[in-house]
Amino acid sequence: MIRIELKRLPHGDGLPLPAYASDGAAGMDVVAAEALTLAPGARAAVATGFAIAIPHGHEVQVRPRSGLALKHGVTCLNTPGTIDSDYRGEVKVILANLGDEPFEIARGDRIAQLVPAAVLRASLAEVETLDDTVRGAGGFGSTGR
Ligand SMILES: O=c1ccn([C@H]2C[C@H](O)[C@@H](COP(=O)(O)OP(=O)(O)OP(=O)(O)O)O2)c(=O)[nH]1
Ligand SMILES: [Mg+2]
Repeated sequence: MIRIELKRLPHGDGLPLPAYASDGAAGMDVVAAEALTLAPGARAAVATGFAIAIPHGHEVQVRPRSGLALKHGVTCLNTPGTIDSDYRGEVKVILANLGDEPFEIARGDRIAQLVPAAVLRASLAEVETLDDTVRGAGGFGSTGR
């Protein structure tokens, strides 16, 4: 459990805060703070009505809901979206409609889920040669189907 501070923005008034839908849920469902219609092929940054302060060393991932993806072709375009620990702006959900029908979102609809995660940072060491491996440069299906 980490503690994430959340500030409700004026247009988030009256909305449910992100919440776990079941005891074992990995993600907190987040609702739209605005109504909109996503035409087929369209994308939008959907308001959530809140900003957060994530403890240093952590991030929050914005992930799609599988039901919206399977039933309507609606997903987070940049999945998993990254909320940086130093970001203080409004959390937005970048939704894309990959389906064939317009998708209507009402204010208060659950549109995505938030998953906090620990972040490992790295320092890069530039070298002239990398160690040999059996795989070498093979990738992108090199081991077969
Ligand atoms: O789904 C998302 C993804 C990002 N953000 C916000 C929080 C994040 O900290 C910031 C920057 O995101 P990212 O680093 O993915 O985007 P960028 O294109 O690299 O923008 P920047 O140059 O501001 O880092 O935008 C969201 O609200 N929702
Ligand atoms: Mg960035």
